[in-house]
Amino acid sequence: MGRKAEYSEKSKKGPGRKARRQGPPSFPKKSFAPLEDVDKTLTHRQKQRLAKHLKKKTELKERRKLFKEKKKLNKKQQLYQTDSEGDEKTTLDNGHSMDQGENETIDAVVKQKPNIKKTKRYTDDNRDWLTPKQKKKQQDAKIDEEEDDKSGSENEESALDDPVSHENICDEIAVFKMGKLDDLSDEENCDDFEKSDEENDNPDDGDERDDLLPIERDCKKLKKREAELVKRADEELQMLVGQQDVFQFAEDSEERDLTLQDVLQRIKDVNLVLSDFNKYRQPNRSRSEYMELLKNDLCIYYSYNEFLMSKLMDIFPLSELMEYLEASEVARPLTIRTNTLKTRRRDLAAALINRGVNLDPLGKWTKVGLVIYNSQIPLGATPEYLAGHYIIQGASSLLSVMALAPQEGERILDMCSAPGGKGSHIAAIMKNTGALFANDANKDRIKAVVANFHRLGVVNSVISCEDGCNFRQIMTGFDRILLDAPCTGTGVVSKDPSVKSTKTAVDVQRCYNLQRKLLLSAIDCTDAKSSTGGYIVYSTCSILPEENEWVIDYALKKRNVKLVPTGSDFGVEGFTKYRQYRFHPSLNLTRRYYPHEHNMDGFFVAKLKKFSNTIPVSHEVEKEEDEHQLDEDMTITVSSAEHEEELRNDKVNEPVKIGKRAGKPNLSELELELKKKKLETNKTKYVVKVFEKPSKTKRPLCVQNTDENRQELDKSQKQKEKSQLKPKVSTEAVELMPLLEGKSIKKSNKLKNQQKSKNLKN
Ligand SMILES: C[S@@+](CC[C@H](N)C(=O)[O-])C[C@H]1O[C@@H](n2cnc3c(N)ncnc32)[C@H](O)[C@@H]1O
Repeated sequence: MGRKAEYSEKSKKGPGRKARRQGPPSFPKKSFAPLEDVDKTLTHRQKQRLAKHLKKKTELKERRKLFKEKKKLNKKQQLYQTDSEGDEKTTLDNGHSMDQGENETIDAVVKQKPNIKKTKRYTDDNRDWLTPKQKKKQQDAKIDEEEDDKSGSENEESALDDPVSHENICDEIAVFKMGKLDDLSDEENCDDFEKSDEENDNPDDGDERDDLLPIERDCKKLKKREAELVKRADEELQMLVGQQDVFQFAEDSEERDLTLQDVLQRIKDVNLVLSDFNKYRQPNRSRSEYMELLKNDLCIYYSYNEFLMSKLMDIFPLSELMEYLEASEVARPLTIRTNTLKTRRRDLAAALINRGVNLDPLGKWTKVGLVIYNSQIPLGATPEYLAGHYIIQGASSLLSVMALAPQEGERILDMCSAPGGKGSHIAAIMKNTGALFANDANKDRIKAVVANFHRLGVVNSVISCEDGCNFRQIMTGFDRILLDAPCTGTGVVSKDPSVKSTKTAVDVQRCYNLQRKLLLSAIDCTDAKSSTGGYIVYSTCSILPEENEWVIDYALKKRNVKLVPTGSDFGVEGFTKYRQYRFHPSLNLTRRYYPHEHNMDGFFVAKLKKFSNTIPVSHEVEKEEDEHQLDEDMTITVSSAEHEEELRNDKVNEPVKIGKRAGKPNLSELELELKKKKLETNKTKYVVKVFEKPSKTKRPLCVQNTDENRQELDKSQKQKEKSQLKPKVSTEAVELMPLLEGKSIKKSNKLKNQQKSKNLKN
């Protein structure tokens, strides 16, 4: 179609006007012309300086030449030494061979340079010449000293003039200034190590060494030196420890005048003893005595109560425990989360930097976190904060939402939502689509959820204030559920130091019960058939296994769920073994985060996948019992004083009972007595009962594993078994029993009421 253009014949165009070569510039005035052709009229002083400069230049050249020649000569001498002595070429006076040419150069050097001493060759008279370099150096130094004494200040001047000696001085200065770097190439200093290198090195290493670059060789040398130094330091430490007095238990009188410094020293000492117990122990003292002492000291020094400290000692090995305790004394870095519903992290960072905030991205694992190093303005009052561009949130808080991995358009429940940090993160990932149900049982705290959601622009949420344990009766069929459970907060002691001294076994037990109930409820609310989800994420800011692995292990037994990876590529695996207990092996898929390892609050995350909506049949009967049990456990955590008060009120005021409680009979004194007794027994029972054995273990739980305790518990167990075989209950108690036991109460109420009405009639 059409004509074809023929480009090949096109003639080449010549250079354009601008590309043509131009001639040299012509200067209209003489003053602009280059100075080359102009006769320089130098002043007398300038001429003198020029002459001096030229003279120096030539001198320097000559000296350099001389130095090079000398170097060459030295090299050849070294080569010559390694060669066989029988090689005869030109023999010098001292019997060593050398080329004629070289001889001449030596002579030339010697003639030209009177300062350089004529090198003595090896004879039997001067065999010290071959002594190790160190000795040689010392000898040289001696000779130098003597010569220095003789020549005094004259030599100093000549040394400065002499390029060789000048360079030597420069070298020495360099050695002084940069000890470490120069050590690398300072062969004399390396002698010892080189020797050991040679001894240790395989013969094959020779080839490898040849292949290495000088810097690599130096690096290798340095590493070996370091290893050697560490070894020596260890040996020295061992020696010192050996010489030092081994720690002895203090007398009572000494105990009273202890300062905090003494306590710290004792902690260190006891740690040392425990690190090699057989070596450093006092023969009459057992390990448990040392452990007890250490626990008490740690409690004093770090202000923990004994209960929590013994829990921590169960979780961490000693060296790690010290790191954990130290890290927990320091506040974690302040972190914020970008609200991607309103801005991007880059823009937020730029805006905050403009306001004088010093920040950085939190880590590679998050795209929304920023860590704040320092800020000239309060971060809770910046225009960006008020506009909802970010929320102040701990780094660990991001982990549970990331594990949940919410999807757009899903139906998600945040069961314990207040104050809404994680909930708003979920909404942001969902991009305000689908439906987010944010629930919390605490009326006051729920206000914070409302406020935060408003500020952050969350619009896909329904906020409710219900007990999470009953949520399955309100709504089910969620694609995903986050259960950030209420806990003792043992992972956030740096934020709330009161945790260290206030948390007790009762608190742990209360949390454990609630957590189990909430988790079962969360599982029941999840739809196993969800096309996108069917996941439950359980998290706490506690590091106690009772609130974490124990709870998950319980859920694995009670519902059709399995553990799946959380998706986090860091964090420590959850426990599958803890003291004498064994958990489901898949608990290694859960993740623990520690302040001393991850520089964030102590945290636990587990992700469960629900694979069936049915509740296991074998567990159906147990379920009711179980929940009844959990309810009972919950009640006994109320203090006995409160109960006594309650009982008294029951008796005196006899309040009108409504709802479930209506129709409950009034209690006689005997009944009260019995109830009290039951409460008492329950009080001791909970410890054993609640932390039920996760697997086939016979030891009682949550009781100090001492011999005394074991014996006592064995006894009580035997008694229990006996009493089960032959129940010894008084007749009154038999009568009253139905009153105090669950379902039969109704029947007994009827009987009682009938009796009452009879009495009234009479
Ligand atoms: C660890 S906080 C949750 C923090 C929240 N997920 C966040 O990131 O902002 C635990 C919450 O559980 C709530 N809670 C306690 N018992 C509850 C229950 N039975 N049902 C629902 N929420 C409960 C507490 O009020 C508390 O706000």
